[in-house]
Amino acid sequence: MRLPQAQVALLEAASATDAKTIEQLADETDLKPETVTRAAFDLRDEGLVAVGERVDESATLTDEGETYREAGLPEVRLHRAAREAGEGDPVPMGEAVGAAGLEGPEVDIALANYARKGYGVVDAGEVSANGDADPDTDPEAAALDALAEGESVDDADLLDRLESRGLVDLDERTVRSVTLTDDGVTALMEGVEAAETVDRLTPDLLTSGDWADVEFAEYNVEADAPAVEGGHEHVLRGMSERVKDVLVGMGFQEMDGPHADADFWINDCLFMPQDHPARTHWDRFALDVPPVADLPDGLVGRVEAAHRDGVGEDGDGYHSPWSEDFARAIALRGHTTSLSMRYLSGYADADLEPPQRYFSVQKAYRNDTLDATHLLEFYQIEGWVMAEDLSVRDLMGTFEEFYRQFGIEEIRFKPHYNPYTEPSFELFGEHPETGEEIEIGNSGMFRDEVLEPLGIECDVMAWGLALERLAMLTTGAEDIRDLHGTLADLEFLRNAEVTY
Ligand SMILES: N[C@@H](Cc1ccccc1)C(=O)O
Repeated sequence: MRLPQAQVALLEAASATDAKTIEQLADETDLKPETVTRAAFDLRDEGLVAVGERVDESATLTDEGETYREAGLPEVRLHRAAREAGEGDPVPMGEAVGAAGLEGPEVDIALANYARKGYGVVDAGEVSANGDADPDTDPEAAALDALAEGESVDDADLLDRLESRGLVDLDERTVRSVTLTDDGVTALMEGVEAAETVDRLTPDLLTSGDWADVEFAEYNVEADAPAVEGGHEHVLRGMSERVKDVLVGMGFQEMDGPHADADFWINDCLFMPQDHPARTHWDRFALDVPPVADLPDGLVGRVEAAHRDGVGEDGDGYHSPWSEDFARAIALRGHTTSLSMRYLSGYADADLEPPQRYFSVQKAYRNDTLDATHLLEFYQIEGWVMAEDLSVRDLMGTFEEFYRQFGIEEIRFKPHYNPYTEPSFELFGEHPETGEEIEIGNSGMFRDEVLEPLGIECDVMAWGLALERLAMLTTGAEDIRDLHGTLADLEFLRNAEVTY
């Protein structure tokens, strides 16, 4: 019998009595595991080998599991402490927690598992310990010990519980093994020869005419192959493209402009007083570069006048210092509303006549503290509509229409304050996993102190929405740091999809 080389090697390495795993056979034949798998399936189809499959579960301790293995599970420590301190009587919670040496989240963990394991009850601020319970035989603790020693734990429920407590990681792997069938043994005894097989048709084979004589390898689409993690569009990029499509569909044009910009565009045009806390180094990333030289002259004067004296007949300014040098200093923009100012002033584009709709989806930079909902760099979905007689209803309706395109039907509005809009409100959406209301944007109608210096006589409604927060609502991500930055969750990014 003539067979492809890999199949011959596998037949010769396999045994009729002793099931060998793909890994073992790969070792013995010096072939790649995926080549052995493919050969095994081909031989199985010929009836020469049998392929057995089992699913191996491996369990390894997480860091938290390791910590509790050494220090004791929190509930076990609480039981021991309550038993020793109370000698049969309930003990005040603080005392038991202190004696058990529980800290921070360990206290909640101890309480969450205490009654479940029959260690006693926690009632009215007191902990009582059940004298019959024996924490020394705690099955979860015993399982942690066994796993750490490299022993296996067979109780699937127990393993699931430890996994849901975050104390072990469970992993499943299909292990295949190969044995020779009677036909396989017969074939070997009669003799098998290696035939050269070809797995792709080349120009050489065609021109030489050899293609007519060679044996072609068959494809087996079921054979195991290593997973290939190819390049992939980032979920935020997908989200941002989708947002742009939606806004273009709603009749908006896109704005563009510098990430590092003069404070004039970032703050002064927005009637942000120069002594506003957001303008100090606490919130702002100042850049040590020469100031901006080319600000539009007339506009600078009108903005300064608005800050000093306000606008209109009963206008009132801030009566605080205003300096042109301060306005010319360059920083990373803390919001992309700087682009709106450039466009509304006609500086970035031609003088605009109403109605107009503009948007951008670009980065903003803030000296915030990193946490589950804050990044130092994030994407803002900026936008504005310029038209006669706009009202807050128009603004709310625009958001409802926008978010509906992402399956978000329920948004809430909360009154808010911005120095540049009146009225202003923040937007909230419900997180699909945690049910928490999270802030997703800020908006309002630009006030006269902003519009008049820009030479705009009609209404302008505007907003800044957070792209990452929108992504949290649509993907269910619970921590913004999973999405981008050094702590990004690669597994999540490989699998997350932009849905709409
Ligand atoms: N600049 C605001 C968003 C906003 C833009 C325009 C008008 C009102 C609010 C922010 O970053 O939160």
